[in-house]
Amino acid sequence: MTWAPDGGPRPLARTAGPGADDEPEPDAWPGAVEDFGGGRETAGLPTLDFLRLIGGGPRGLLESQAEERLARYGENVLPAQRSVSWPRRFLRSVRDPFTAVLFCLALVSAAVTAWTTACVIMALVVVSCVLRSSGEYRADRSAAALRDLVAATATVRRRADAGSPAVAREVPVDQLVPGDVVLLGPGDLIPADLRLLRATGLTVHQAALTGESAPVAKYPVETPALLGAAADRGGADRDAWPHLCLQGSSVASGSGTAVVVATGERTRFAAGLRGPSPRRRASAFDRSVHGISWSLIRFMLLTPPLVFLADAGLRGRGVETLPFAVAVAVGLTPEMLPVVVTTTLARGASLLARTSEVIVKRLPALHDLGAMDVLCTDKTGTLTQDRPVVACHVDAGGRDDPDVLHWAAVNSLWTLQLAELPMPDALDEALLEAVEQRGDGLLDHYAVAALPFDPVRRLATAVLRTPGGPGLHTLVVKGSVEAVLARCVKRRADGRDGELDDAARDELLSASTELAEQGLRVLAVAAAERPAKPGSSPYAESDEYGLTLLGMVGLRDAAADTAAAAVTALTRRSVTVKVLTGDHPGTAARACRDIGLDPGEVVTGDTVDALDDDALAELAATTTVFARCTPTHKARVVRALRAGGHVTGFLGDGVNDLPALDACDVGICPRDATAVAREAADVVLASKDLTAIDHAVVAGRRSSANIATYLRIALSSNLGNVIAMLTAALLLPYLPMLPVQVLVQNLCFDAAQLAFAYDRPAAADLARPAVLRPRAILRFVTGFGLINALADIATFGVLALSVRGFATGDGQAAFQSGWFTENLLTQALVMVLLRTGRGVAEGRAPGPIRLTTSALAVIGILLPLTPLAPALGFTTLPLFYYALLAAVLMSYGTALVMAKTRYDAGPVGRQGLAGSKP
Ligand SMILES: Nc1ncnc2c1ncn2[C@@H]1O[C@H](COP(=O)(O)OP(=O)(O)OP(=O)(O)O)[C@@H](O)[C@H]1O
Ligand SMILES: [Mg+2]
Repeated sequence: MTWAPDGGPRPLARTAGPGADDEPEPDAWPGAVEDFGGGRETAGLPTLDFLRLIGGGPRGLLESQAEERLARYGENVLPAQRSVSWPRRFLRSVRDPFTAVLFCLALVSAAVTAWTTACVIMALVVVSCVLRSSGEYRADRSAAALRDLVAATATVRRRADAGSPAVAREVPVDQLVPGDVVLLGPGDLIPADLRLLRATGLTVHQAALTGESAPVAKYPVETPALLGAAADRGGADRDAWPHLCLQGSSVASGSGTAVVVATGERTRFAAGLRGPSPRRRASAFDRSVHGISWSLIRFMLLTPPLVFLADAGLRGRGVETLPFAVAVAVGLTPEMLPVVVTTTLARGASLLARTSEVIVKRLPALHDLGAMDVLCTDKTGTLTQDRPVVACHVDAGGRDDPDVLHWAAVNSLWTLQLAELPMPDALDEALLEAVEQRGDGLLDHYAVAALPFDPVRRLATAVLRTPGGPGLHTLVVKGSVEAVLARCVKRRADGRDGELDDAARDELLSASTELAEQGLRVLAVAAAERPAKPGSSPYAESDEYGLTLLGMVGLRDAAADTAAAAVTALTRRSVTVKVLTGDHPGTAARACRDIGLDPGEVVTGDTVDALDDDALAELAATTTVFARCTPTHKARVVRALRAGGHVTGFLGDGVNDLPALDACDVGICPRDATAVAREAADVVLASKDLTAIDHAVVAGRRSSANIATYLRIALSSNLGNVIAMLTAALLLPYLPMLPVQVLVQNLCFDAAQLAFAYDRPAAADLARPAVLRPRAILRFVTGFGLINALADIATFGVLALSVRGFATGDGQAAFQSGWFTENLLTQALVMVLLRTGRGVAEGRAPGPIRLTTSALAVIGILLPLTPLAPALGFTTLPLFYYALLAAVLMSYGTALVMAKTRYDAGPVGRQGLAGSKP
């Protein structure tokens, strides 16, 4: 493959004939997109025929053609990304387990013709589904708006009109059309289904399509036999074909130029999406919130049969108690949990976006941020600015030598040029800039091939025609010192080549360590001259051998301005920061020290390889810096930390961070991260300021604390009520509450508790990782549920004193009214007193909570007095009852405050409202 800087002969310019003029009219072309998925298979066509069919050329579409095609084929959007219609959204919320249980209970009620109960339960179902789906709609809409801020773009080559030259420009991915020519570089998402025209060292991750985690090599195919085989196989295993890159995959290394074959829902990926969606790994959110939900549901399903059996066995009642048993189960259900969770997280996320420019792409990730206790981060581009500047260049003897810089820059120039990277690498740019400043000419060399940088090999190679040496090629290799030295047999010092024995190797390694410890990123440069390979056999990794080490270049990359502040803030919040980098251990350690993080003993990728998962989990817990990590090492360390019980976040910006971003609980990336990193991350930091992570952590903890408050208060009062209900049902000759009353009361509680989405948790709850621990919540619920039940039983005493006919059916309505009033008042009291994590008196409740608690109290007192009362089976009560009730409430309030103070001082309470990690 030859290339000239002026854009001279390129293989495709030669082979791909159809130019601007003979491109068919859009209407005339047979629409390869339709054909691609079904009937005619275009993948088996030779490139030329294919381009003709699709009506494109290597120089790209005209802007006007692109516009027409966009109108004809629609935006390049996956069906899953389209907004969901209202009815579907509603149906989806019906699928929620709590709603499903309520639904079943309604059916049971209907089966025994308890129509009122069934209707009220259905009303509950509808209310919670409407609230939930509207909450989710709002959350989705704002999340989509936020996502647009960081939307992916693709580099396409297009022309203004037939006579203009092709210009590469960024367009939003949804504007791509079939026939567009796109340029690909490391970290790019494959934006549609593509067919390669050119490729240099291109490998892609296609785990999303095939589950295969190792990157796969991709290259254009012209051999008729291979193409014929592709055509014969029809549409099967298209992802295995080397000349097709399919949407859903991403570039791991190398670069390429490709034509769009199919967009939007016609892509192979979209076809796959129509099946069941791939399951995401269980995150911290799934483990805690879902865990709690499911244990509650089991409990709820047990309740009706138990109540029914107890009633039948002890009181001899029959099937008429079934609606009551059902109502009790409904009373126990925190059916607003999904609504509270959605509202809390959505509010937290939108606030975070407004105040700190942090974009939460997946709502549960906000909870996971709050729960995170370890944050792993890469170094370059995250903790450092990724604006390297050349600081020194030495030969293999340690002497200053500008030649080393020169060869490093020649390598950079040609790997960048030949690979046509849409985004040049910062290290390469720094080398080119340094050479430019010296006024050194680089274009007297002529390259024939390049193997671009690959984070696993840690090498980049350019192959040049040796000047004045016909038939000779010069390989120029640069990369990490270890990787380059391993391929060298000689070294050049003072302009003379010498042997590279073990002693010299050790010397060079320690020289590189010395540079690294000064905080420099170190590149080794080597070269070899050898007979040119014939054009038919391309250069490959196996040609990187027998090199002569020319020397090393040191580059300084300053720490990011806010990195130190961010590390300090996270440490104060009990989040441990660990660094996982592909760089030299010395450079990594120094970078850590520069931002105030003690690196301790640095562990390298080789050590990671030697350990099994358990040993790695142990080591990872105590290690701060892992250096010389490949992408796989990073992911293994993250998985080991998670296996060790840590909720682990990962902050990274590059292709080499992708597996780790996929493996962690919550993936974070800076805004200028590569497209894949942005796609894989759950959270995007839109501002340069790394301390925004701290704000995000606080927002996450605030949401978790509010969810915990809701759970604790809702569950403890529900439990208290159920205990009291069962006690009364067994003692009294009538039902202590009519099913409809239980449900009305439940509706009032639900509405009031929604206000917890707007709560302000105590400062202490924000100081530690907030993991919702089912056991801590259960202990709280049992303790405070019992106190609540005691208050109810005391109320029964009060009612016995003040209601005539208490022990017979005559007192039924008065008993039920009295208890209803007490229940709503105690609920209001609990909401005020048990709200904050620390100290009952701490902080005034925010507006919504004050409003709903007052409303509860007013309804509790007034409802039995309104015209609605007879319909609900209520009646008026003697004043004497209210006087006694006041005394009960006073004692209950005092008991709550005392119990709360004791609880807060106890071992469980000290761990905070949400309960920090054990
Ligand atoms: N463009 C390049 N050409 C040749 N070698 C490179 C190039 N970029 C990086 N290297 C070498 O490869 C090593 C690993 O780089 P890699 O990009 O995997 O990690 P990193 O960017 O240093 O660290 P991090 O993982 O923290 O982002 C570097 O230390 C350097 O020696
Ligand atoms: Mg990086």
